[in-house]
Amino acid sequence: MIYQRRSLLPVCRGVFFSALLLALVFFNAAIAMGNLSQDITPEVAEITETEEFSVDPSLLLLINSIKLLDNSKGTQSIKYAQEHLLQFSSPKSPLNPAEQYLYLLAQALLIEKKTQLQPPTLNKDKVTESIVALLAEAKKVGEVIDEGQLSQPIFLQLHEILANKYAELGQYDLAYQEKREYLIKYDIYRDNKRNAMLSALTEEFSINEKKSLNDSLIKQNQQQVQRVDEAQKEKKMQQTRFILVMAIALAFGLLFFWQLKVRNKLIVLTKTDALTGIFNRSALFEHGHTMAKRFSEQPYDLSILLLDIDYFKKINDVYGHHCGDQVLKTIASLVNETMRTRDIFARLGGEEFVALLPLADSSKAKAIAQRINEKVAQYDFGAIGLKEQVTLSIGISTMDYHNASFEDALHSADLAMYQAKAQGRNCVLSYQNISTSQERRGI
Ligand SMILES: Nc1nc2c(ncn2[C@@H]2O[C@H](COP(=O)(O)OP(=O)(O)OP(=O)(O)O)[C@@H](O)[C@H]2O)c(=O)[nH]1
Repeated sequence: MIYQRRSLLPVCRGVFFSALLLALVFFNAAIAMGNLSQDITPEVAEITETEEFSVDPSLLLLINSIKLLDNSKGTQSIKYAQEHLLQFSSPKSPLNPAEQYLYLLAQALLIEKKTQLQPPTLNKDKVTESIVALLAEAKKVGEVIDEGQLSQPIFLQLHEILANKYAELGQYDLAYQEKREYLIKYDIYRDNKRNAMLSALTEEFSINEKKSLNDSLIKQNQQQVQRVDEAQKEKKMQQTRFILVMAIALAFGLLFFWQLKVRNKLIVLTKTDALTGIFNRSALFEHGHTMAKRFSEQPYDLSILLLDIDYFKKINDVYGHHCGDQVLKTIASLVNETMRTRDIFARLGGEEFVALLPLADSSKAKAIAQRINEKVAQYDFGAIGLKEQVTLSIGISTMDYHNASFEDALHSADLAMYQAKAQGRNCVLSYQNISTSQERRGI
């Protein structure tokens, strides 16, 4: 068995190398036909054109030189490239690895292009070898260059040229390696490019998304501002309406109160004696009837005074009606001062006054009447030009079951007043103190 395995080993090795050789032959044939270079070159050229380099000026000059050589169709562009490259033959400062790499690549391309224009009659392989030497040196320099930079098409073409040159020299395994290296690096470049494009697209998408979000936010904001404006306008209108309604309500309220005031004033006027300002006859009878009714419902002390000015006609005659009016006013005021808040004091007519005294029995009423009499009798009317004293005759009546109507009670007070006049005036007389035979007149 061991013998058999040992005998199979050289056979397998032979098959493997044969297969490798076959592959190399096919690969070489493909390179020779220019199929692979045709497939890849346009793509590389395209990428090279769109590539953006953030490089220093000398590196850019080298790149331009290489591009000039890559695209050269005549001697002119080769001449330009050559002139550019002359600047790097004796540089002021030492070249960095990337510059060295491109400089060597450009030198190789220059020889290549020159050879293409003027093919050498002898030693073609020597020229190819010199190109290979330059590119091999560049490749060595490239060992310290970043992989990402080396995978850029402008750097990458070194492998392709080198593969072609090795193939021209019949070194197919080296050509194959270069081509492989080229493809591996090109894959890296393509992946990097794709990732960069992808991230650019993602960024653009996110920018667009943010823009549209921003637009919609601006729109929302505008709508909100509009809504706030409308709400403020509506609020202002509501305020205006409210103010208007309030103003109208206030006007109506004022009108209502004014009318009420006028009405009350009118009511007061209809109940007031125009000359003296105290209750008039109508108000007197109204209050009298109310008090009498209350008395009939639940009897209580209620007295009536009837006051008459003595010899008033004489005052009018001697001092005139104006003076008479002043006397009437003064007496009304003097008597009103002595009234309690619950009492009613009114002018019955002419020079006659009536006082309704609730919660005053006959003796209390008499005391009030005498106080009034004394007050008026002692008053000095000199201020209104009257030299004589003015006196009153007062009749008193107190309500009882026989004398239950206001008219009856007033009549009784009138009878008593008349008797007071008869007894010489300036005195107070109660109805109880006069005999019925003395009654003579009705009201
Ligand atoms: N100035 C004035 N006089 C009035 C008013 N009302 C009535 N008189 C007068 O009062 C007088 C009343 O006179 P009489 O009824 O005779 O009574 P008297 O002169 O007071 O006599 P005795 O009552 O008997 O003391 C009349 O001359 C009326 O013209 C008034 O409002 N103003």
